[in-house]
Amino acid sequence: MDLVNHLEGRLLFAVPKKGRLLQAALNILEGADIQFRRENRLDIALVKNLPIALIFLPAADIPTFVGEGRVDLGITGYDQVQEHDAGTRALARARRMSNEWDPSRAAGKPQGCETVLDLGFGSCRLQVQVPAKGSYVEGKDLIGKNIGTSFVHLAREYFARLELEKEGITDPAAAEGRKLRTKIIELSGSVEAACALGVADGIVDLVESGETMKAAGLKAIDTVVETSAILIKSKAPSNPELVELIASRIRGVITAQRFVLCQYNVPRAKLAEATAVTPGKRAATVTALDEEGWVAVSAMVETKRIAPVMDELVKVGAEDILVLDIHNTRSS
Ligand SMILES: Nc1ncnc2c1ncn2[C@@H]1O[C@H](COP(=O)(O)OP(=O)(O)OP(=O)(O)O)[C@@H](O)[C@H]1O
Ligand SMILES: O=P(O)(O)OC[C@H]1O[C@H](OP(=O)(O)OP(=O)(O)O)[C@H](O)[C@@H]1O
Repeated sequence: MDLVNHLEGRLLFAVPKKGRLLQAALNILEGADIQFRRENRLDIALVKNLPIALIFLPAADIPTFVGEGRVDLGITGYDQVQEHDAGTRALARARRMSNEWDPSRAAGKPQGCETVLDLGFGSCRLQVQVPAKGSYVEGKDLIGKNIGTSFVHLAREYFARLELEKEGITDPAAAEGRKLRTKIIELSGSVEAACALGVADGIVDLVESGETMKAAGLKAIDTVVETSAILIKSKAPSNPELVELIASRIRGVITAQRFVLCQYNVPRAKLAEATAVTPGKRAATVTALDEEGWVAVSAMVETKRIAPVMDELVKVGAEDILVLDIHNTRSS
């Protein structure tokens, strides 16, 4: 089937085609009941139960497709959106410098993407890293040096800011035309090897566990961006109601993943103490028990806090404590 000719009337939703965000993104789609079958090697999949087509793209390209309004929704890293936006600013600056016409200012579809919600996975930091045994201790020590990175626009903005600070330049007009002294070297992967191989004095790269950086003999000296996966939408989506429906479903999946349902019985005399431990999202649900003087409580608790919460409940005198996974949820 020629899928490209079946996109008419469908909301286009970009999903990372590989890498760290792929599996978690697919889990979100499944939780939101977005049903599809992706044919081998095809980057487009039609959703069976909704007028949506999924477009599988590199995470780094998704902000471009969504920002230009070619695709309505996307899942990617906040770092990728920031890098794309920094690239757009650089292009606009270059055009201003050469007095060239800037198409993004032309009337028509509004450009750029908007963050709909944080998806709560893919958390890491874009950091400035240097040899652990070297003499660099802060970002400005790298001014004028060679920097290896895949995030060239963010790295340029970071060092441009440091250079302006160092030189005491505050006039925006003087800043605009200034040439960067620091040399930004674009690398597409294995950036951590650049220092050891003499290509760079420092790097700007993502750090999650810190294992890669440690193994490469590097240490972080500054953070450029804290990132996690986000849902983004175009500023002019083709079907805003469907965008809102999908966002609401995904919000429900995320909330369900973040919380568990905690149920327990507690003497009525201890109810206030117990609900102080489990106040719930809005309020705890309290129901009478057949047994005189006891009540049953159920409340949503953040998954990462559940162990200490259970410890506290036992201390308060709660009994029969149960913790249940939440499959899905919908709330405002
Ligand atoms: N440890 C990590 N390293 C890199 N990216 C991470 C990490 N953890 C989460 N991410 C997120 O995943 C996004 C995509 O990174 P990933 O390297 O998996 O993409 P990719 O499409 O396979 O790119 P590449 O081919 O350049 O490696 C990052 O921009 C970031 O938001
Ligand atoms: O802090 P950590 O948990 O060790 O993760 C960070 C590493 O993971 C990423 O590389 P990736 O494995 O995606 O390969 P790449 O270097 O080819 O981009 C990133 O660029 C770091 O090198």
